[in-house]
Amino acid sequence: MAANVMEIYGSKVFNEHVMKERLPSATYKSLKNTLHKGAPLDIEVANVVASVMKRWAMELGATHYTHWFQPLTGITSEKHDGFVSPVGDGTAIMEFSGKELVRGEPDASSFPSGGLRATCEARGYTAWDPTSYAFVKDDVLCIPTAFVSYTGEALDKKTPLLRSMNALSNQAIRILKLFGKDVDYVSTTVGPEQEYFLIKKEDYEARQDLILTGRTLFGAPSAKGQELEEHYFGVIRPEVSEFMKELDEELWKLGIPAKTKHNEVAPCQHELAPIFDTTNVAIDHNLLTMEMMKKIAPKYGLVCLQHEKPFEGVNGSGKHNNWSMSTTHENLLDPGDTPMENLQFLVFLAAVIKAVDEYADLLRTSVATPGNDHRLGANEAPPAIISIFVGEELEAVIDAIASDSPYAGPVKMKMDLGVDVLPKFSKDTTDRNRTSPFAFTGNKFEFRMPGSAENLSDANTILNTAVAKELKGYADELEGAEDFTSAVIALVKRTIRDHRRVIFNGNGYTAEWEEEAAKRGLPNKKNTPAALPALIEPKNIALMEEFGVLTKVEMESRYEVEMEHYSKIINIEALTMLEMARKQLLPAVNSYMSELANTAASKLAVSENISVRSETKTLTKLSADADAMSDAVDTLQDAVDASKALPTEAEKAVAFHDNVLPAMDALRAAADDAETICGEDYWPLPSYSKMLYYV
Ligand SMILES: NC(=O)CC[C@H](N)C(=O)O
Repeated sequence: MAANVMEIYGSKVFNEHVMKERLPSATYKSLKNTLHKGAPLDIEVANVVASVMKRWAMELGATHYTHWFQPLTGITSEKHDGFVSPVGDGTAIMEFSGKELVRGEPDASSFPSGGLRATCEARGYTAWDPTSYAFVKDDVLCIPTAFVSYTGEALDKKTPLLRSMNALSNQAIRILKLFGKDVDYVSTTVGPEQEYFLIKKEDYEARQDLILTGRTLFGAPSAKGQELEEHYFGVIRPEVSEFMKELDEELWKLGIPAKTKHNEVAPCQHELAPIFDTTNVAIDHNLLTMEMMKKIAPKYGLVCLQHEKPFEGVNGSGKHNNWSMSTTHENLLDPGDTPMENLQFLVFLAAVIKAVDEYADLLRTSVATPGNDHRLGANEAPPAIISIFVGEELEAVIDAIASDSPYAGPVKMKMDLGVDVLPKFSKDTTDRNRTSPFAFTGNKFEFRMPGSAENLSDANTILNTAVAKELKGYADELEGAEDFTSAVIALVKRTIRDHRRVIFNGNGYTAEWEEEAAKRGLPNKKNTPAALPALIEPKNIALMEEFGVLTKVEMESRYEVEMEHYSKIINIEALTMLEMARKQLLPAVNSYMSELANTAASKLAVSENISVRSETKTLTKLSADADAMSDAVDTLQDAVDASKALPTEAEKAVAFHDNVLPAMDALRAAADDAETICGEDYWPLPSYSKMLYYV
């Protein structure tokens, strides 16, 4: 029976409703000040909150608590501590203090830190992020926290994100003030669309590549791919539908506003999209969503694959980041209805355009992962070139502004840009452009580059900080302006003229665009090792330092961590391929060849006149594949060994990309060809058609 949604929604969350109901009113008031105005939390208040929170969590069955955080692995971490505390007479009480709520000291020395730990103290601590509500999961009270070193360096994904949100808020408040609006805080919001695959558990378990790397490293294409386009929005098959129902319910209990679900383009591919939320909360929720998907799928005989490219030849999975900025009652990327609202919108729009153009290289680093390299630029997701889609109408508006010419919009209104009549345009004519990395969709931007497995913190940290930088420049300029309106128009005009190159409404998948983008001077870093050096570009370090989001040392450490991560992933993939080729695939090919040879020999033993043409043909092809596989195994092993021996993380990553990946491709090509020839009973891996269509 379907759950009573209103009853279960948020039932496992220590949200404002629970706080209001259970906390003494003075405590609730000071906690609200912390939540909404960033005021520091008093330890007395924390003690009261902790005690109430513990009681509430115990009522839901919790016996432990954990500081739930996001180290540089990007995934979440938790270490469970019991509330239980023996009192010395053989009995125990359940304890949880304010100190334990606001601060934890995980022995976190084994997380990646990119050399930060060598220079700083070895241990870090976790600090409560009260703006993301605590929740109960698996009988554990989970407290969302940031993770920092004792000397203050960020060791996680959340700390810089929170800093960037404040940076943007501070500058956006200044701009709004100039428009006569007095606001306390401007939040950035995100609605992350999560794509994923569901395949049968038995198929997953039969493939070492899926188990160890999350993607298929071998596999000849299925006779049927996604060309009939019948999966997208198609009828959801029963076990997947049951999975989705349970997932929704579990997410709703955690206060996660899961809203839409549907089949995606590739066979076995699906998507879940929640309603947008404040960025840090939306990201916490997205990580929980990913965890729940993985946990719930096996109950239905399924496994959830969140890799960006589990199957070659069909679409991969993204995590589109629908981003905006808003006050408690106004979305700043909504064009509005009046000329003055239009003008305010244009200022924020201009800031985003300038930010994306000036920091495209940095933004590109946020989506640079070995998995996402398979997706970007593969004509199924945006290219590696960052450009902005604004839609025809908005483009006409900004072109009119930039060229001082009249704007003839759908309402056929003339405008005189010099004075007080401003362009009037509606927001609903924007169409969608799936090929664009950064698309305006009426009242928000959809950053389509992030991959399905990513933690969206990096992307949003960079986006927020870059936009904060441009808003700061604007505020500095406008605060001193004599005539505000004409100063704003001049500023918008200048921005559009200087950054027009980043706007592109056409098809981002074409070769022409790649050429055109090169002419425009837009960066096009096609793979992770090529993209990551932007993290240590002086202009990008300067940006992060200016807003106190990340220091030079923190940026350098992140660069090291990401480069090392890249090599580690490709290394695991290469070793997995070697093992599968040596232990599974070559023996399979040899068995089948032996069967064929025996058949031919037996036939010839009966009579030399019997044809063995078929056996001979097949044997010849298969033998060539086996030789190619065997040679490719040697080449791949050498490439791995040579890459590992290089002295720096950067050199290793480049070598893994330049030398190991092509060797992997060669091994796969030979093996996939053998798969198409080898007898089905001999091939040890479930085929693409079995995994994607026999469902
Ligand atoms: N329908 C879609 O939006 C497909 C998106 C595509 N799967 C991606 O990786 O981004």
